[in-house]
Amino acid sequence: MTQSPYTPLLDQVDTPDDLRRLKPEQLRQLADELRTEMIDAVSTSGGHLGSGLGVVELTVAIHYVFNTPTDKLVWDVGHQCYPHKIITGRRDRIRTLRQGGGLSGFTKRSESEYDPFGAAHSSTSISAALGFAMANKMQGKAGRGIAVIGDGSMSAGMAYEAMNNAAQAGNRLIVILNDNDMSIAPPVGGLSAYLARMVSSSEYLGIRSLASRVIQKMSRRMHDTIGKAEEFTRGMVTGGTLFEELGFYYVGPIDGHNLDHLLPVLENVRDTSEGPVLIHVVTEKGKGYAPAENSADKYHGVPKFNVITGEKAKSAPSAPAYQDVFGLTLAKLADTDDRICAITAAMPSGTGVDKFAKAHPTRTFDVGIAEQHAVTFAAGLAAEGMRPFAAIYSTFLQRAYDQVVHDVCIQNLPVRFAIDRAGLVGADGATHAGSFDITYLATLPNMVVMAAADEAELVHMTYTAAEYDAGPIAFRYPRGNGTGVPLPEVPVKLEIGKGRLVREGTKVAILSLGSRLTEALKAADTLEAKGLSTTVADLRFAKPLDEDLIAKLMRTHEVIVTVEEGSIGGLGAHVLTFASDTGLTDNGLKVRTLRLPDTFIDHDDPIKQYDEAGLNAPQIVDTVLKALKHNSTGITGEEARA
Ligand SMILES: Cc1ncc(C[n+]2csc(CCOP(=O)(O)OP(=O)(O)O)c2C)c(N)n1
Ligand SMILES: CC(=O)[C@@H](O)[C@H](O)COP(=O)(O)O
Ligand SMILES: [Mg+2]
Repeated sequence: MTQSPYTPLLDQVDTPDDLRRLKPEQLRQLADELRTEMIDAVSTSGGHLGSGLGVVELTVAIHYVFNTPTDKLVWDVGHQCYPHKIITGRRDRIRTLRQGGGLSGFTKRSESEYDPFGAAHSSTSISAALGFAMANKMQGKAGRGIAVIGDGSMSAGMAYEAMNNAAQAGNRLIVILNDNDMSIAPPVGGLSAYLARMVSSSEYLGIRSLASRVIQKMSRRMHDTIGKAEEFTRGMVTGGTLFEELGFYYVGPIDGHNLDHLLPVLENVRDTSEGPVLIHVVTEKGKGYAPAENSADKYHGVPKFNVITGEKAKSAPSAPAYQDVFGLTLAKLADTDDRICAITAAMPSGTGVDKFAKAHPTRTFDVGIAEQHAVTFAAGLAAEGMRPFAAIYSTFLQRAYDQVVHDVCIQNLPVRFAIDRAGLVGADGATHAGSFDITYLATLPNMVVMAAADEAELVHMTYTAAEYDAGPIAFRYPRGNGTGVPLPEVPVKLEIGKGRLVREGTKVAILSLGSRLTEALKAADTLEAKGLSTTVADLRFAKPLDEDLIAKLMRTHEVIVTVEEGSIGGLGAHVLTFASDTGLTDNGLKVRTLRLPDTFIDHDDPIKQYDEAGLNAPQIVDTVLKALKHNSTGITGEEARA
């Protein structure tokens, strides 16, 4: 059937099988429609836009040429997967992206057979694709592993660990390096410079202008012997040595927006490659949407926006963002202390390190997506007398746990950990939630762990950390804006291991750690209205605990409730351990611990997420009332939870 040029092809493509029924010459139109659909969808939901815009043609070409889902397509990070979602059966739900009950903003195995591997943290794709390739090979099944990884994500060591191990996969492993010369911020480091040299070389420009001739030459060579294939990789490209040394056939650089280039190259690789192949594709982040193309961050992550103007929806911020309070405070402290320096792993704006960098560029280090290196680098700086702040999101610090233990804590080095995005984070969902840092840090000898209840506390904690040279110290704070409290003119050095009483009562004591303090105070109001005199303490420290304060409150109150934005094993566990070790719980004291549940909480509005977690004021009140009603002796766990 002949199509009129204006018939929407996207309406005919629900899955890649439909796509593969189209003629190659129809794919340009399909890609344009896909791009328009994606822009429209993200304008209503918000989300990651720039990266997906840059891979529209690549998405179409991969699904057209390869046999997905038998061939396992693994998107690195997964923030660029919206076009992929639209043509893999999820177009009808694409406007639910990142909302409660809606599609995830990343790839997710439970969502689709076309998402063979979930992601959101970077640089896992080559390892996972290699795993798929090897499993299929060993089981005698069809199916390649195809990893699509960005230039920013290629800065992490894990990508090289995987490539170093790839030879055994033979031609079942294909790595597509999507080089848009951008991370969230401009990319940094030697690898980025290497890729830029390859792309900007005159041969590449020549190749672009002589595309059809090159493709002919390529396919001829690809059908040749292995020796000729070697010649192809070397003759055809402008670089690639690094990847060749790691055992890959390097193909590229290729214009990733030109389907006439992409399709034959992918077909050739599919049909003729002898070993693992790395295809270097050059794309533009934000491609095809002028406001994104013309912006500094290429609309990496956006709120809802006006499609015509590109104008982003503004929420009236009542208070400064925590990350900015941190960055500006640190910058100010560094004005008079030249030992202070800041390290970010590719998140300068997200962590507020960009604010520090403006004032102190020579003491700012963006190390790329390399959290492990960031921590050990900070340890080296600390060992030599600097005062390094490693500013890393809670979820990404998970990656550097052994470095925290082995390089920092065992040597008792004064690395300062500024842990942003602590607690639940909303639309990014479970992969980005900062759920575990209290647990994984407060268990470590030598480590001090603080949590800021509001932005003024964050100022004090930043200062306290700067002044603390006795060993490692961490302070955590949530995503988003502060509570609106006035910021202190002069920061206070907090006494290590001492909390504060925010409100004094006699019957119930809520021990809060971090920014649940607002909810704890609301709960106290409700309890007071019910005639239950309530104390609220902001413990400030998960480690060391303010044992004097806790013991005093335990001796004088009937119910103790701990509240924290973290998993089991954190504040509540430490308080209970202290209380039972010292016999404080021996006389029927009712202690309850409110913490994140033992489940992964999906993307949603943070208030709803905290409802689900049972950490909002009404649930704190409920917990107290239940504790007072039940004399917990003799009831089963199930009854107690009911
Ligand atoms: C381990 C880890 N650290 C940091 C991030 C935050 N992050 C998400 S996307 C991104 C940039 C990725 O750049 P690139 O791979 O080039 O993809 P692009 O956005 O350019 O398409 C970063 C730093 C992450 N997802 N995972
Ligand atoms: C994909 C990714 O990891 C980042 O883009 C992340 O979504 C940023 O989160 P924030 O918006 O909290 O900085
Ligand atoms: Mg990139």
